[in-house]
Amino acid sequence: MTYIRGDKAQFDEWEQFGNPGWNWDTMPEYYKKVETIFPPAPAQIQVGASIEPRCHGTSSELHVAFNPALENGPLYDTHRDSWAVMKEGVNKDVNRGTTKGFSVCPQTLDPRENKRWDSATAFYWPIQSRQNLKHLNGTVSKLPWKNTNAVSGAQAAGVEYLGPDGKRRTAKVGKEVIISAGALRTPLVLEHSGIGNPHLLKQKGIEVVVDLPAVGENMIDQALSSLFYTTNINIKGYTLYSTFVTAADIYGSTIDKVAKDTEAKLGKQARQLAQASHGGLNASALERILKIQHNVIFNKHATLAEILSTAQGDKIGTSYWDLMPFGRGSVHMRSIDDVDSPVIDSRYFYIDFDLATQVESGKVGVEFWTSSPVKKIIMGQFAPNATVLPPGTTDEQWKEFLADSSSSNSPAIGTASMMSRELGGVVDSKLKVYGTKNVRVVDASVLPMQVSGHLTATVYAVADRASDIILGRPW
Ligand SMILES: Cc1cc2nc3c(=O)[nH]c(=O)nc-3n(C[C@H](O)[C@H](O)[C@H](O)COP(=O)(O)OP(=O)(O)OC[C@H]3O[C@@H](n4cnc5c(N)ncnc54)[C@H](O)[C@@H]3O)c2cc1C
Repeated sequence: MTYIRGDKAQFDEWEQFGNPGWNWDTMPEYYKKVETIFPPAPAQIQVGASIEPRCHGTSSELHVAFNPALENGPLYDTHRDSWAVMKEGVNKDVNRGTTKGFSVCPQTLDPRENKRWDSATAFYWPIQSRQNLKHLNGTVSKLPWKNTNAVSGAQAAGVEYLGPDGKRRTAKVGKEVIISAGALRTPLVLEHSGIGNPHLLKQKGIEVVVDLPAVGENMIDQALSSLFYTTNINIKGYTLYSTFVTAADIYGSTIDKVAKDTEAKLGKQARQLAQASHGGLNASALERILKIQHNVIFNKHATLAEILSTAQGDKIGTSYWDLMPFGRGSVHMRSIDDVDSPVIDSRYFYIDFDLATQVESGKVGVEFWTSSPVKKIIMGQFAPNATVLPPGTTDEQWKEFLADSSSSNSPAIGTASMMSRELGGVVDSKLKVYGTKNVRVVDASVLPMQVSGHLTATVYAVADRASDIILGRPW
């Protein structure tokens, strides 16, 4: 998987959401602590792979490297030179806290075996035979409660799950339960256990244990769009070139006006999003959050869009996405009998700025493919073809195309956000679910704001930090 962490400014704002000690000063230690970087080989350096060693770990479980089959023709130079024409320079290490610029993406893999390095390979298989580790297969349905004391916090007695044979079983808990079902499933476990928006829980016939309306709300996904061409060269090697651009890069001379207009609408948009959440989100709290996000985008210049080039055979192109949408979606349980099929409302492009950013990012991509020297290798538009997006496509045509063709980029976060309770948080800064005594969440659902990265890097770092918190180590 692509391994990219994000921008310093985004992590620094986590503190403002009510999470002391969660910022860019403290995160790199955890990124490094879980990582072994394999510096690029000389042949890979020739085709753009580069790192700053000080930003990386050298002796841990997660193996990070550049693909051994990196394309070794002139494609990297062609890309670099065209991005240079568009004033985007080379980023020597996309993982150093600023993603802006053009770079070859590192991945979670072991270059010695050219083997994908997933979470099981890195963290589970090496310790699976430990005597104090027991693995049970099944789908968790809910947490039964030992008590539901509102003052001391509800205490989970165990974890109820459906075994592979379809039988319902309960595993007893000794100390605490850690839910890591991901941003699209963790809210379901909480809701089935009676933690969530009372309005929704009562509707589904679930008894309310903790009144926590934001469970399943605050979902921030990214919508992905693509633009592919046929090329006159035959590309055999692996290509994964990323260009991260800021709002100023995207909006050019109109940036000040765009920033002002966007800020002026945040109050109204927060009210609309809150209304759509059936009481899950509070409008004034959300407005505060959106203003923090606005500041990160327009004043702290975190990158706002990623434009990722890939190629194979005679096809070449870019996928692109708005990294930090203002829209907030939701994921909730479907029914009391169904523990595994969430109702998802992504609310892509619910906010006009999000759609405008996607349009402008698409145009940056078109400008790139039609600039020198890269345009020399382009034969024609492949998907969408030139009938759908003709030269001189209007903004309205762009919007129609994107609304019809975009899909999830799959980095959903925020559905059990680590924020103060008044802002709409579900877990506190120690990842403990509000109103409970012994339930934590450790997965992408706790991330309160999108990062200009690919999420697994950050999920691993947050998980390692969670282990320090759980074990009571200083952090
Ligand atoms: C197609 C695709 C491509 C991606 N590419 C990249 C990439 O290149 N780089 C990158 O960094 N990120 C990538 N991502 C995003 C990344 O995979 C996620 O952000 C990340 O996996 C989130 O981690 P998580 O631990 O929160 O959730 P998950 O990885 O989803 O883990 C949750 C786990 O909980 C299990 N589970 C769910 N519900 C239950 C239940 N009720 N009972 C028991 N178990 C349950 C699931 O089976 C799963 O194993 C990609 C995602 C997708 C879908």
